[in-house]
Amino acid sequence: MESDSDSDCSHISSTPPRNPMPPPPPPPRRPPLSSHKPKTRLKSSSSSSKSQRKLPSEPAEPPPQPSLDDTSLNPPPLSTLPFQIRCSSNLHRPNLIETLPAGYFSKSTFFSKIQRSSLNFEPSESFTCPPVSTDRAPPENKPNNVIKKHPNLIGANAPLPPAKLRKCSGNEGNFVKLNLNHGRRKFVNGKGKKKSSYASSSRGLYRRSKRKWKGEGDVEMESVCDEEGLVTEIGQQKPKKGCELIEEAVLKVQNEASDENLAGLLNVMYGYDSFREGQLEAIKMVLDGKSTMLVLPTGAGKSLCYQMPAMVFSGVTLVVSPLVALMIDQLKQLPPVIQGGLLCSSQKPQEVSETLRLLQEGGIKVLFVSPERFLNEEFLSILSSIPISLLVVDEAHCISEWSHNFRPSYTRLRASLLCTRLNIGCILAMTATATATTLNAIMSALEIPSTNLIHNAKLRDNMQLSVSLSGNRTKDLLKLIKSPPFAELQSIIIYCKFQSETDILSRYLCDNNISAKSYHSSIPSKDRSRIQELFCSNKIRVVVATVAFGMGLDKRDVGAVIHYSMPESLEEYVQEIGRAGRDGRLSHCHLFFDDITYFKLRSLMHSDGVDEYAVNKFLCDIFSTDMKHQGKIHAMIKESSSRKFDMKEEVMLTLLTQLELGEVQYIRLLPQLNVTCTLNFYKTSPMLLADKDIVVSAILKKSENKQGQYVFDMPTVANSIGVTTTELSNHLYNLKLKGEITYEVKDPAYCYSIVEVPGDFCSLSRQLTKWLLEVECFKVDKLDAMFNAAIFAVNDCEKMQGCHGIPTRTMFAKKDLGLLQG
Ligand SMILES: Nc1ncnc2c1ncn2[C@@H]1O[C@H](COP(=O)(O)OP(=O)(O)OP(=O)(O)O)[C@@H](O)[C@H]1O
Repeated sequence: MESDSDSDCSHISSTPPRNPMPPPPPPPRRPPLSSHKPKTRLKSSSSSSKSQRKLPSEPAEPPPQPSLDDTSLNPPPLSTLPFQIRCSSNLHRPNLIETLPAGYFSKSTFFSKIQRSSLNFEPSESFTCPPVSTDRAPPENKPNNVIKKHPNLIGANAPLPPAKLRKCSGNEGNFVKLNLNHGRRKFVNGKGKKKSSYASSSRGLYRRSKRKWKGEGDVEMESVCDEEGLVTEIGQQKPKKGCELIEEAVLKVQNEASDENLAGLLNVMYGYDSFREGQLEAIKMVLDGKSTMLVLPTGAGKSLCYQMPAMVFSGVTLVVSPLVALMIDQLKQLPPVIQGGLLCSSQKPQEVSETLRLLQEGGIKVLFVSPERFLNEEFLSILSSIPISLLVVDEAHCISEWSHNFRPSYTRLRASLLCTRLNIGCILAMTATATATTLNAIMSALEIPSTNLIHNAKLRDNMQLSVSLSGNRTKDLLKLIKSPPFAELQSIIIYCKFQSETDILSRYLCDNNISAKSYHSSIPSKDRSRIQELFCSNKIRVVVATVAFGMGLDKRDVGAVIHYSMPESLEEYVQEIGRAGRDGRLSHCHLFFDDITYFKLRSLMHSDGVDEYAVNKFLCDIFSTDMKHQGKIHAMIKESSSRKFDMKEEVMLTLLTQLELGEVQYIRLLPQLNVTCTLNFYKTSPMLLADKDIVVSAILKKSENKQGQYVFDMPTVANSIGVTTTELSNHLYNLKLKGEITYEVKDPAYCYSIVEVPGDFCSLSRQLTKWLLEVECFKVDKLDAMFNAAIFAVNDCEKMQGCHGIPTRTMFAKKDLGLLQG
């Protein structure tokens, strides 16, 4: 089955620029797009991956651990880092510092304000509150019925500000539980009786999620949330009056996209009175058909910038997302009037074809897909036959090898493919965290003119950031959580680096009467979903997680994000704290750091590297095939190959992607697949079935019979009859539905076909290795930048307080309490 990038991102690498200086601005857009051949770049992520592998809780050989002021390691000076750090002149928060991304300094006040703190949380300390909003009241669009107590506070049940029509988009806990294998599909209309037209044509495969809401006409409605087919059709359940209002507002915008008309549409679609910063500008650009780069902070409302145009455009809006969890969340967040669909790896072939059918019939307005989907020829040819008005690249920083979150499959998203092959005229790239270099890379890949950049990446004002150097993080963490204001917060996320840490820490917190659960990618996905569900419904107070948790989580009332382990880059830090305070209320983000963790992470990064010999071996393996097999499907089983070449899976994928998209196209990547199939025949005897079925006949020839079971390699069978692996998978699935066979597949693999064999293996491996090494070094630079930022915050604060030499914890107790309680 085709694989989507739904991993926990723990493999993700950060890859700062080869050249520390910001590169020149991206070239202006060159019409026509089809004639433009994009520049080829080497892309990789050395650190990334061993993708699904557990990170060891202890490095094999910890490096020597110098003291914090040891300069022998020469961490890069702050001025050369991708971020600049300076003291804030913010009068309200004299102890804050701000960091700005290199490049766009004049344009933005991007990045964090870090308050230095240490831990001494004696409850008896008195303090004065800083002037940051203390009532945790929503800053914008605050309705008259002001909330007295934040629901994130224990015992508080105050509702969130009403958002008229948004209610029915299912924000209860902001969690969609998708059970892809169970349930009955049932489309129910507003009264819960009559089936809708296209629902009735579908098989019973949907889980229903009932939610009552009151629309404009005060009609109590039931909203339906599907699961298996992942297609929402909630629009038919809305009250007629609301529907008419929206139609009217859409028509007005179609006639004239004026501020007034757009504000009208915003109001009837979402119930919001005004746009947030950057939203209106972005929507207008997109409606004007201009490809746009949008940088807004986490939780700033980027989704609305494609949802509204999607309503106005006649064609489909395609949204590319890096994680299935994120797509599911975004699908769920669509306003009721927008029909949404999703294609992901966990769907059955039947569900995929159902979604594609709906897409072709115009039954889907917004379709969420993974970048891997663009490897699928069938998908591409369907896409090229339907009108796509807008392509949205969410988390667009994943395109760039210089971002903290590079994903090789995102490199496929180039204007050349999107515009020439799919005839997409307008692209909206969105991110919350990108350095100038990353922005440059995104805009140049997607051919977004430099004039079409909307950049407002400053952190939300409602986040109070604090940092402490800790000698005993576990004890300090407990103190922190048991002290105000953390003690009063209902929802807290604690980020750790290692899976083992999350398990140990959650147990420790439970032992200390704090309800906590650990969350990481090795926990079965069903249990992970359950944990997220419990957290979103406030049944668990604390989630102790690796980076696997958070993306796609729009729980509005997360009151605190605590970093138990230092993030690997400032961008990662900003991304993760972005989970806090999405309801606009005061939230608290605390970072613990220590030199031991820093050096441990540094050491692990270096151990991730690959050498030329391994790359050479890898290349030889790929091209070892006989030339007569050129054009045939080949597979590289991820796990065994990773061991064989001592390479992380993500590095292997990076190399494969480079071999396809580099200057010379050596291979063509195909959808990923579980390649080993074990099959049993049921109804008809194998020989009889083989007489009428060419696939079965090929299976009998190419398989090994193991105790009555037929074991075969999918690519081998597909090659023997000249079909694609997707076609083979679909055929097997249909035989299974007919009751003829049962089968299981295993061994996820990268699949490719050979286009050209390289002439000089040695120089190619040398070139690739050099580049991978650069990536590794820059990843370390990013870690250094993060560490330096934390150190700087601590030192700077001490100077500002005039407290050098005084035991930190005691000295800053008052300040910490004051600031944290703020
Ligand atoms: N104009 C607005 N007024 C009030 N609330 C808004 C407005 N626009 C968006 N929101 C709300 O802000 C919240 C965050 O929006 P959204 O999920 O789109 O953020 P985001 O920028 O995509 O964040 P992230 O980068 O973390 O995914 C949502 O609950 C959304 O309904």
